[in-house]
Amino acid sequence: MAPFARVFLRKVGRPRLVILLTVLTFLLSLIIKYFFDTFFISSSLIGELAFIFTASCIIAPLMSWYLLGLLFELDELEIKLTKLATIDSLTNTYNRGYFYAQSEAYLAQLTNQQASIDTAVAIIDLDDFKSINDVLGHAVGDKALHELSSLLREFAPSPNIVGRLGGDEFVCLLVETNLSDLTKLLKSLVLAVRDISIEGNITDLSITVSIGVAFIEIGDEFDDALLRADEALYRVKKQGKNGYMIYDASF
Ligand SMILES: Nc1nc2c(ncn2[C@@H]2O[C@H](COP(=O)(O)OP(=O)(O)OP(=O)(O)O)[C@@H](O)[C@H]2O)c(=O)[nH]1
Repeated sequence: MAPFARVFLRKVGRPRLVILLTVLTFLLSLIIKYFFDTFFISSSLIGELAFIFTASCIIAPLMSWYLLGLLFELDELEIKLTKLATIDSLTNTYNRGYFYAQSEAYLAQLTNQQASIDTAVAIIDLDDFKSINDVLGHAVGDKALHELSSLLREFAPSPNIVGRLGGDEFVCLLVETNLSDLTKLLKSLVLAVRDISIEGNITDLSITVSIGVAFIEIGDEFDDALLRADEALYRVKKQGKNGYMIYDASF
């Protein structure tokens, strides 16, 4: 909708605009009826027809124009609201709530057998992000988050699901995978993150990540797998960061 039309609509308000259009249309109908009655046949059928014609050809388009305008506006709002409710605006990945909902829905439609074999959850945490923020500023920190999320979406395209848990922590549901493919993916992801170069004010910044991974097991709630992935992540951090670990029952 044109900005001036939006401003006008907001200023006048829907109820008043409807009344105004109705009154204007009515007045216009009377003028046309008067015109026909005076200059053609007085009190004629043509005058009545003109009245009906005006009512159907002017009221209907005006009303539908107005209502369609509202519909388009509602549509735009719905798109914006859906985006706000599901996407993390800084990183363009799913927010925590929507990631959970999507992942749980994905797991629910798998048979238990499938879920145990081919689905894993990975938590990816930027290393020493606090120092990046403290030394280079939050803007550079934001760039690092943005770059990392782009890389994650590249490495884990749909039907994999990528989300931001919060802060510098991302999460991926990796579907249709196995130990060998997963290991390859994690190795190349850790290397690719090291290759990211973020433009800073004084010097360019390179980043590293720690990744904890767990396969989904039979009977798991999604949170169970997430906890195991977190346990694996904790171990990577403890062992010096900049790497990955897949959860093992011997932990
Ligand atoms: N720039 C930026 N910083 C954020 C955002 N959200 C959280 N943070 C910061 O991210 C940092 C998270 O640090 P931690 O995960 O606790 O610690 P860390 O320095 O990464 O240490 P390790 O995880 O042990 O490597 C905190 O300093 C938060 O203030 C954000 O949206 N943008």
